[in-house]
Amino acid sequence: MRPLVVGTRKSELALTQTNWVVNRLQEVCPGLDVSLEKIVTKGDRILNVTLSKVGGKGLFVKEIEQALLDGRIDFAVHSMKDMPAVMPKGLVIGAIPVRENPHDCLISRDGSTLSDLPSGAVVGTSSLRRQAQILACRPDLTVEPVRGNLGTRISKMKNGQFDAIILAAAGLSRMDWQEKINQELSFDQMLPAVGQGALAIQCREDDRELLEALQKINHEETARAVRAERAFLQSFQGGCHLPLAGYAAVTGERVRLTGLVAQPDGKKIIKATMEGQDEWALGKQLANKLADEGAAELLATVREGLVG
Ligand SMILES: NCc1[nH]cc(CCC(=O)O)c1CC(=O)O
Repeated sequence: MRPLVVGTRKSELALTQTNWVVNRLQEVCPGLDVSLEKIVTKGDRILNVTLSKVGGKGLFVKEIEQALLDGRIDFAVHSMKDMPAVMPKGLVIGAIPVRENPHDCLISRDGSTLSDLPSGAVVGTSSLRRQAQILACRPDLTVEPVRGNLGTRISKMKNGQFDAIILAAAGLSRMDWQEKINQELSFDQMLPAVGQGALAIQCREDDRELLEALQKINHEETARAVRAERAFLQSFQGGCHLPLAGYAAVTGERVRLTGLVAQPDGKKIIKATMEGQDEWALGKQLANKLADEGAAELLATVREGLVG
């Protein structure tokens, strides 16, 4: 295998994820030479605005995709949940490695769980998906936006700006910060973002040599689950800025997918679970079912709010 260049964002989490993938690749291709090219994305530059207000999909991936298309890098490691549903022409996801913990979790200043936070407590999250589900269980809490990388968010809570924050367990596990978690939220309390906990390794679609190597670190169960979740996401032209969640579990041949679309205030949640064998068809079927129950109109109202 020729020497490779991997593109990565320069946040600690991005670097940790990239190094993890490089190590997996070097296990299956001994002696492989990989150098790191750090890339700053629009999502990294916009720090003080709620991401959902900035709008636009793929804030963390566009510059990296351009570097791939230009041949400046050979592959890139993304958090699957930051990937837009549609891939630019010429690029593919060459592998989806085994998924990390897909749950969301609560980190609180005084060790409280979601049910014992006092009424009026302030929870930091910029995700409409998390906001809606928190308010659905605890309408007496206040949700406020928080931005920045994992370490920054945790410091903001410790400084007293928030009583608690919600983060993906996967990011914390990868950073080896599991001990900071006060409560892992159940899927009933908090259905994760589509692709949460999974990584996407992106490369050029004509890079045969690399695609062959990437196959060796692909995890088929994770890939099937993510395919079902992303089929669901794609139906709503969704992105991580919409109050939409999806999680699939694979058991043998069967895939069980739960999807959710919510009103940001948590007063309306449309949710359903379906099972099937063809993951793409399953994602589409579930999206149709939720659309019949009013999900498309609900999201249209949310989108109008975001533009205005
Ligand atoms: N929204 C940004 C983002 N993208 C991926 C992760 C965590 C890792 C993952 O979900 O795979 C995070 C942080 C978070 O949501 O807490």
